[in-house]
Amino acid sequence: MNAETISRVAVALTIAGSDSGGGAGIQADLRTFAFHCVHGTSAITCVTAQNTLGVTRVDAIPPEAVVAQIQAVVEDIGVQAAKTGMLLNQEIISAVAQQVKALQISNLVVDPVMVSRTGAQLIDDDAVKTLRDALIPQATIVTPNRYEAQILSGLPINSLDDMGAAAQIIYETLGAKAVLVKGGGMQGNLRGVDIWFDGEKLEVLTTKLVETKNTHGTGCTLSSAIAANLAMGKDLWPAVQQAKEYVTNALTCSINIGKGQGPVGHFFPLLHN
Ligand SMILES: Nc1ncnc2c1ncn2[C@@H]1O[C@H](COP(=O)(O)OP(=O)(O)OP(=O)(O)O)[C@@H](O)[C@H]1O
Ligand SMILES: Cc1ncc(CO)c(N)n1
Repeated sequence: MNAETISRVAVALTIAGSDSGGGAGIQADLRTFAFHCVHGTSAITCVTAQNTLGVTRVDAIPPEAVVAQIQAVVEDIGVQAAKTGMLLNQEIISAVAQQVKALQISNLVVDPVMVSRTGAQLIDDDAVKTLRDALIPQATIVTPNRYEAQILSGLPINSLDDMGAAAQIIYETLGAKAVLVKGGGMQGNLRGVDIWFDGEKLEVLTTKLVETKNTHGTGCTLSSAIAANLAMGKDLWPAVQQAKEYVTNALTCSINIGKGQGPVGHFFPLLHN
């Protein structure tokens, strides 16, 4: 039997941290790419010892090693979209921002991972400044959660109006082409409601609230699904709407493992076909 090869496949790159528990980070990103039939490539920025209860240790990868991974992928394989996740420190963020510019990576989704939904700080303080000044301005879309949007906008966020105001401030001050403020960390009927702003349209993006404690990796899954859709050539707004559907489906088949917050599942096409 002749082997069949596939040469016309979309390629996406994730620049992010490893989650040993497999729910977030690189592991979630590559899984999301695969379920979109997009070939996933990676540049690992840090290694976390992590499970459903939290992070117990983080080791940084040297910035030069992060750069080498990005160059190896882009210069040979080429990517149609990329996403950034946990970048950990100022040196790594600065190196990544330089590579994005030098290699002219377009379709860049920046998930500005700084604070987890449980409120735990995931990157150093001085890294936030470099994220704002060097990386977010190059983003096609930036996807902060409630706490990250508070840091980036300087506004306390307690209502839908606050989310909208923060999205506008982030758009106007930081220069990303679009902003999606995610509502997984909001209370009551705002939980799971996101706000989009692209300089023209302020839209409420909502599907349905999924009652589950297993929400680990929602943010990584959403930003990777956006990147996968962009890699396949979709326009930004449909890419975001379809990614929101994807993450909602993933929440509906989340995985009850570990003693804490389990991960979202990606098996719904297999479970529901
Ligand atoms: N219980 C839920 N029901 C429906 N949608 C949800 C729920 N929790 C989170 N979401 C959605 O998941 C996406 C990710 O948002 P969230 O605020 O959880 O990001 P995050 O804090 O970056 O995630 P992570 O836990 O990976 O750090 C958003 O579209 C959000 O609305
Ligand atoms: C490695 C990694 N990236 C991102 C997040 C945010 O969910 C996490 N918990 N761990």
